[in-house]
Amino acid sequence: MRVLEVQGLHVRYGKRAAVHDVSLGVARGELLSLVGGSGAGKSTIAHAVAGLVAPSGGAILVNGVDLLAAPRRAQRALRLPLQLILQDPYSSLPNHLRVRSIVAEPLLVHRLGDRARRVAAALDAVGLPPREFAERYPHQLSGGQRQRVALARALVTDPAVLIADEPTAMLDATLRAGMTDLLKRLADERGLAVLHITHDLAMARRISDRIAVMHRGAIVEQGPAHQVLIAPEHPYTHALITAATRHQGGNRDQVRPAGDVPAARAIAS
Ligand SMILES: Nc1ncnc2c1ncn2[C@@H]1O[C@H](COP(=O)(O)OP(=O)(O)OP(=O)(O)O)[C@@H](O)[C@H]1O
Repeated sequence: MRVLEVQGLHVRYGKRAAVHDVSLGVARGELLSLVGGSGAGKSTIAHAVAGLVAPSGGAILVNGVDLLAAPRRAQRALRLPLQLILQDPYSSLPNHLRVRSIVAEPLLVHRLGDRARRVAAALDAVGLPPREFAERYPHQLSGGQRQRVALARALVTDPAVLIADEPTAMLDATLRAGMTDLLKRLADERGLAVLHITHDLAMARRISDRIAVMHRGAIVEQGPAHQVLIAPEHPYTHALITAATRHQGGNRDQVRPAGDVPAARAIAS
């Protein structure tokens, strides 16, 4: 069963439809990348799943339970298996709190105990040794370390689903691969279901099991990463691959899946 299942989701901002009839799902241990250009509606999906915007239609199932059909009061507890990290590690961490208090926040919200142990385990999981980092304030951290603190805060409740909305957008190029590889490792090693939002197809190629391509509020294509990148069916996916290829200096192998380079060459030639 998929831990997160979005069915026929519609979201409007006033009269404007931002997300139209979107269905997607993520299973345990799977990393799905939602890719698309600016304004496609990717963040709106993340925000709807996290309860930050109210959908106008559809269903969001977590472990088979429809969040939108549940009474408002029950929704917070039903969202416990879901955590979200956002793109900006500068605005997402409260500057006046130490790392250990920031990471512990969700435990307070959900009234969960065993805080010191859970905080230390979460910091370890993101590669920030607690002895070195627990007492620091955000201004004593680099951008990459801040994003790891945000990730530790998301992991501290031991969620089943992590939604990562452009988690590397504000990081410099040298730190991006480390962050996305960490997401992949969390999916592989902890069985986390990861919904990874990005406009970077080369990054999606690196870590995704499946890819969903979004354009103008709708998903135009989704499937195994391999299939979507080697044999794209929708013209918009073709256009994204071409644009990413140009960005990579014309090397299609940077965008195509690593395991099937000969097939990619055959198609490209
Ligand atoms: N709070 C809001 N009020 C009104 N319109 C909004 C709001 N948030 C997003 N939109 C609009 O909804 C559409 C989808 O935006 P969204 O941020 O979901 O796209 P995105 O694919 O995440 O883009 P980006 O990669 O630039 O973040 C856009 O046209 C955007 O302008």
